[in-house]
Amino acid sequence: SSAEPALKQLFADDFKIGAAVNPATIRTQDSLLAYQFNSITAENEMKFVSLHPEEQTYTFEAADRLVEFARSYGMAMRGHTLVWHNQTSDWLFRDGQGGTVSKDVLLERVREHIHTVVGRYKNDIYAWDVVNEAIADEGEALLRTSKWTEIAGPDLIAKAFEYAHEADPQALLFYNDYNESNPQKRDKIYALVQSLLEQGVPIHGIGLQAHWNLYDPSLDEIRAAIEKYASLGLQLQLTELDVSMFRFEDRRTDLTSPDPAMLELQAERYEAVFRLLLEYRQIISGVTFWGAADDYTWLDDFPVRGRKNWPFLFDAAHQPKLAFERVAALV
Ligand SMILES: Oc1ccccc1CN[C@@H]1C=C[C@@H](O)[C@H](O)[C@H]1O
Repeated sequence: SSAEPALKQLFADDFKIGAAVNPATIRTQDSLLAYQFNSITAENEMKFVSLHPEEQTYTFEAADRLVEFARSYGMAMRGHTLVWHNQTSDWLFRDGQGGTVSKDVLLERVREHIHTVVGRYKNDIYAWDVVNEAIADEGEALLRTSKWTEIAGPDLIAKAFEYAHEADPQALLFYNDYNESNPQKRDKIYALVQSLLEQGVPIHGIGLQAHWNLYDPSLDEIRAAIEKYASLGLQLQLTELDVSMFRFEDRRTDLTSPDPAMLELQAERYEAVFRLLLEYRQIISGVTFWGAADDYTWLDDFPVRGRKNWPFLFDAAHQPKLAFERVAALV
């Protein structure tokens, strides 16, 4: 509604305020998106499998609709994502004889994908999540094992950034990951990005997905992660912010609406997080939520399918929650 201030105005001197959208939510959330946000990210429509289902087939219609939505409102747009172990087409890793493709062929295919996609949107998309979630969560290994790394090895990551830079020298290129404030994973992400910088790879930022909850990560862990990544001299963005009402391990399914204590805790959490983000406003260039309002969140199906969640600043009727009031009062 036009009563309360808009996030994009409150933080106009600090960082872009974004939301992940899809073809349904640009309809159902249209006026909230237009009023509150100045950046969008396609929730699924620019992932490899969505754009490039067969080697000779690109399907751009849905992505184009989201690009048009951003353009119509003068919003910036982030590209998500070029290289990821999830939601990637199976054909990419297959040779013609039912076996596994060679490293050289895989690199040529991914180069062609990146040039086609980044080239198509070079006037619409200012930043890309070039590589998403390549770091291993557990154990000593730096990189998670995936078809990508099995076939092409670790230098696939540097290649992906080089291909994206060839395709659009103006685009800001990000490495993006989750659990980014966990100390062990933080240090691995740092090591990967440091090595890319040492190789002269064109990388401009680190995306902290920021899939957080009422309880963790702690503010100290978030601050330590921002400090550590900032020491590399790159810009940072929160790329998929939501504050789940449940810890990751909590699989309860008994709630049909958030209880008042949860909403108060969430308001305190968002206030503390945004106070911290404002402290690092020189380094943080964008804060994107992975959705916009509680009527739709990917958390309604993750980690528990069909379990409602209420992770945003706006409720299911797109009205500001207590958390919004606390954040708005910071500036
Ligand atoms: O928080 C997680 C826990 C385990 C795996 C992945 C993630 C986050 N993974 C994100 C979530 C939703 C997808 O739409 C995004 O593309 C992906 O980057």
